[in-house]
Amino acid sequence: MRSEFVVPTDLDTATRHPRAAAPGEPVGEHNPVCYGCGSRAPHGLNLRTIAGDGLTVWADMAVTPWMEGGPGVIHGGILSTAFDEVMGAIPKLLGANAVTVHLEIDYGKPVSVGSTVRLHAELLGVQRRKIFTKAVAHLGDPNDSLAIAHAVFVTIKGREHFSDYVENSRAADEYRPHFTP
Ligand SMILES: CCCCCCCCCC(=O)SCCNC(=O)CCNC(=O)[C@H](O)C(C)(C)COP(=O)(O)OP(=O)(O)OC[C@H]1O[C@@H](n2cnc3c(N)ncnc32)[C@H](O)[C@@H]1OP(=O)(O)O
Repeated sequence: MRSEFVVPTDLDTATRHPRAAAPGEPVGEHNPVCYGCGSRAPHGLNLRTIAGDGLTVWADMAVTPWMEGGPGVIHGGILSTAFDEVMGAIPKLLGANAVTVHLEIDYGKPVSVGSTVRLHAELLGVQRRKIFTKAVAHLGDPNDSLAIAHAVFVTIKGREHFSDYVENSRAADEYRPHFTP
């Protein structure tokens, strides 16, 4: 499948954080009301991302009728959200808080409503605060991809980054004590 994303040739390697989820364990939601991974997001994707070997993660997503874009196939924006979420678990394996600054998707084949898509993401490398990731969506054979994604995440200080917004969260009551100086 074709992708024109240019991966820098001078990326550094990184190591798994000692307290990161072990292979086979869920990486865990970063926010209980997150649209992508939150267990308390009734209209969300409720993705459960699992740590893989090395610096990889994966998640399965059942493509349900409400995800439809073209007749009988998934909306590209939903797939893009799922990619963002799954690749967003990679910084957690590094023990970092990070947000997406760049997300690029190459769609190779339509994805049928009723199918279950596996999203598999890996670390490509790091460069200062930037974390480069790649992910593939497939139906069981990673070499037969439906879509490929690349994303760049940048590490942040969580409290500083979200302090102006946390009162807008549906979970503001739970966050407030952690944001009070
Ligand atoms: C607590 C964990 C929470 C996890 C949430 C995960 C949720 C799922 C993922 C998401 O959807 S996150 C939501 C969407 N993303 C955002 O809202 C991020 C909005 N962007 C920002 O707030 C700022 O750009 C950010 C704080 C991330 C960075 O601004 P800074 O002023 O701190 O850093 P700077 O602009 O100097 O950029 C740092 C590096 O990133 C690079 N960079 C910035 N934007 C880029 C871009 N668009 N593409 C590639 N590189 C980029 C920038 O060139 C630089 O590289 P170098 O080290 O090489 O100089």
